[in-house]
Amino acid sequence: MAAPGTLLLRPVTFVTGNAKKLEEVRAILGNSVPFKSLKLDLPELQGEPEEISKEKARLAAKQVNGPVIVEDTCLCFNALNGLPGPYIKWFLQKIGHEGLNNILKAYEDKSAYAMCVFSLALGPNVEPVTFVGKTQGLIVPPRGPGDFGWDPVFQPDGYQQTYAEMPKEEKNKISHRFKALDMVKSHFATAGYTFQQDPSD
Ligand SMILES: O=c1[nH]c(=O)c2ncn([C@@H]3O[C@H](COP(=O)(O)OP(=O)(O)OP(=O)(O)O)[C@@H](O)[C@H]3O)c2[nH]1
Ligand SMILES: [Mg+2]
Repeated sequence: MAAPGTLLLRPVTFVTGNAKKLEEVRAILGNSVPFKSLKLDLPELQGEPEEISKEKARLAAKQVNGPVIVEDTCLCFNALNGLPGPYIKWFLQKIGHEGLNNILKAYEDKSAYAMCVFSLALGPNVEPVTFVGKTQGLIVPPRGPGDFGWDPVFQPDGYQQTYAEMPKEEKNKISHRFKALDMVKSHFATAGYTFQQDPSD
């Protein structure tokens, strides 16, 4: 029998279509939160980042029929009141690093922030909770390896290197993803969840 207040769960499934995100989440969480992953590119609602992330979690929880965690990442230009924000994936795909820099040529303010919104849904009919991490920085001409999204054009405040130029361990200590996952870790540390083996494993 579970102790009062303890919630019995199957292991949480991190649902994402993005292998690079998964790599970082694994590196940051280590063994602190047991999870498995499912590669699925979920449809995304338009709107405010937290709502997009929560809706992804609701869809994911229905698909998995169990506890899930998802994340939605935004790159927000202050000169544009937070855009491209959650639409950065499509901006990057269509106009690339150069286009992102060109947009900001119209403005003096090149500051931006990277934001990760994780949503945890304990099951298909449970309202998701969100965990938001932000890292402030500047949009710069691309520097460093181009193997992950907009990392080459984002230079975090206090650093001379872009995310792409930094060693992975360094990015993972200061990133928007790290900050959001730190809250996820605290949540799991205090929530007192007990994990059951997934019968399908
Ligand atoms: O340089 C980067 N450093 C990062 O730390 C980072 N995190 C996400 N991204 C990119 O930003 C868009 C977010 O869109 P997004 O949150 O919808 O992700 P996605 O569709 O790739 O995966 P998912 O939605 O299945 O989880 C996508 O183009 C991602 O590749 C990053 N780029
Ligand atoms: Mg996506």
